[in-house]
Amino acid sequence: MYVIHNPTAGRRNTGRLWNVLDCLASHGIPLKILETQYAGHATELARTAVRQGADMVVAAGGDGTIAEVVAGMMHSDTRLGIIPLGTANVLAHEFNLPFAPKALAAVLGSDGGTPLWPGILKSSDHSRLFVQMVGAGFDAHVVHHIDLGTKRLLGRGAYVLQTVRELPRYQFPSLCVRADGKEYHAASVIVSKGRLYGGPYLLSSDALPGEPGFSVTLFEHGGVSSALMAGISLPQGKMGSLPGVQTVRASHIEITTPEGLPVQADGDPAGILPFEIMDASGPVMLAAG
Ligand SMILES: Nc1ncnc2c1ncn2[C@@H]1O[C@H](COP(=O)(O)OP(=O)(O)OP(=O)(O)O)[C@@H](O)[C@H]1O
Repeated sequence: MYVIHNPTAGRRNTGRLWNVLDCLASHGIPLKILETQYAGHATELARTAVRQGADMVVAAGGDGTIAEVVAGMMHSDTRLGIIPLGTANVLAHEFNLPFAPKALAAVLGSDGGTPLWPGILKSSDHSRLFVQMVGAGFDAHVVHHIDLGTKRLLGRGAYVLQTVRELPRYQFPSLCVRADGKEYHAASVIVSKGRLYGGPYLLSSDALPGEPGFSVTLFEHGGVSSALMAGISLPQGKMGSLPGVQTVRASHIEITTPEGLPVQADGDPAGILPFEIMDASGPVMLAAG
C-alpha cells in the first residue's frame, strides 16, 4: 500500500496519519510512505506507484491532495484510499468515511470499493482533475484571497472570516453559464460531483459522485444579504430551497464570462475564467468500506 502524504494540508496534524499507519502495520500490511514536496507532486508519485504495481494508493491530505492522487491513477486498476487530513475534507464526508484511526484503517484494509467519477476543469492553456466541486463567483473569490497561515490556524473558520472580510467589497458580477447548451446568468455557480460542500453540509441532494454528470447550483441573486442567507442556509441543509437558487443536471458546462474571474476546484485556487467542465474518462474505485 502506497501512502502519499501532503505535509501542508489542513492544520498539519499528523497524529491521525501515524495512528492509522500504526494500525495498518500491526495487521502486517506493507506500507510505502511518500511525502509531497510541492503542488502537483502527488500526481507524479501516484503515477509512479501505479507503474510499480500498487494495489492501493492512499491520499493522506485534503480534497486537493485526493484530486492530485486520482489524476495519477486514472486508467488503472489501482484502488484509491483516503486518510482525511485536510481543512474541509468534503470527499471523506461525502463517502461517510470514518475519521477515527482504527475504523479508518479497517476501511483501508478491506476489499470493498465504490466508484468515484471525477470531473475535468479545462481552460485554453491547462486542464486539471477535480473530485468534489468547482466554483466561480463569490466562493472562488474567497478561496483566492484566503491567507494560508489563517487557514492553518483556524481551519474551516478561516473561510468564514475571509467571507466576512470580502463581502462588503465583492461586486457580484454576473456569470454566463452554459449547461448542456442552455444559457443561464448567475452571481455564483457551483458545479458538483458530490452532494456536500464546505465539509459535511448538504448542497445538492441529486448529485451522484459515482456516476458521470454534474449538479450545477446557480445562485441568481448577488449582494450581501443573498450571500449571507446562503451562508446561513448551508449548515442547515436548506440551500436547495433558498429563493433564487436553482440546481440543474448537466454533463458539459461552460462558464465563459466575465473573463479573468477566479475559479476554485476542491477548495483550492484553480485559475480564471473562461473554463469548461466535463467528466473524466472513467471512475476510480475508492475504498469506502
Ligand atoms: N509539499 C507541498 N508544498 C506546498 N503545497 C503542496 C505540497 N503538497 C501538496 N500541495 C498543495 O496543497 C494544496 C492543498 O492541499 P489539500 O487540498 O489537500 O489541503 P487543504 O486545502 O487543507 O484541505 P481541503 O481541500 O480538504 O480543505 C493541494 O492542492 C496541493 O497542490
